[in-house]
Amino acid sequence: MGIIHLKNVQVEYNGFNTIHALQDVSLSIEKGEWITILGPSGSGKTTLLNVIGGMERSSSGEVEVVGIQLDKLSDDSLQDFRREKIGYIFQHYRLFDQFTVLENVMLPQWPYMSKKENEERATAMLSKLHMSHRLYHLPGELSGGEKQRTAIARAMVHSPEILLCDEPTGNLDRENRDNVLSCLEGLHQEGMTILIVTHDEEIAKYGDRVLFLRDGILKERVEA
Ligand SMILES: Nc1ncnc2c1ncn2[C@@H]1O[C@H](COP(=O)(O)OP(=O)(O)OP(=O)(O)O)[C@@H](O)[C@H]1O
Repeated sequence: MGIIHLKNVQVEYNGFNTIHALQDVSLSIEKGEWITILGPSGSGKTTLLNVIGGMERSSSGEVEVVGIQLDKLSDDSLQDFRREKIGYIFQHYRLFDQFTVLENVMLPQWPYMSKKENEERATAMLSKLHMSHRLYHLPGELSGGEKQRTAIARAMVHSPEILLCDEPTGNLDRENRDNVLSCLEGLHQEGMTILIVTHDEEIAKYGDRVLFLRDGILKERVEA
């Protein structure tokens, strides 16, 4: 059984019309794999990441991540799962503008780690991502690539089991994009399991396996 295992997962949003954001999605990902899921806007990419990361519950089907059946967890346990096991990076970085790079990376672990350990880990992770020269800068003073590397450091500082990336290079020019992808490659070589969702076909060149999402349906290839 893989580190991520989905069986017949459905997500429906019931509003004026029922939207089937994920339809009968089954997926197995091994520990240490880098999977890229390509899909156009509205195809269900964020929904899929949110279900795997415990940010959202499926309407039906089985979701098992790092051996934990997420459908069976209480809200509190789901929150603990998310905090301990998952690293998540967003397209728009979501950094706090009033805090330095180092503080941004330390913030999520503030209540759960001693200040000393938190600072040591954050500094080490930022150094690994070639951000040592920017520890005391504010996000407004960074390039897009540096912002995303800060966000990666924040997602990795608690040593998650899986790194989930939602359009991680969406706002970046080629140079910054290659730079962020090579940071992800470094983490992958160390054994990190990485799942990227994107509409950017260039990213499919990286990683071990590409899957395609269309209208909430996951496929191994797309018909021409
Ligand atoms: N909370 C919600 N309530 C109702 N509908 C939703 C909700 N979240 C997402 N949807 C709908 O579900 C579908 C899938 O959305 P999702 O955000 O997963 O797509 P996406 O592929 O990530 O899109 P994008 O690339 O534009 O971010 C869309 O039709 C969207 O409008």
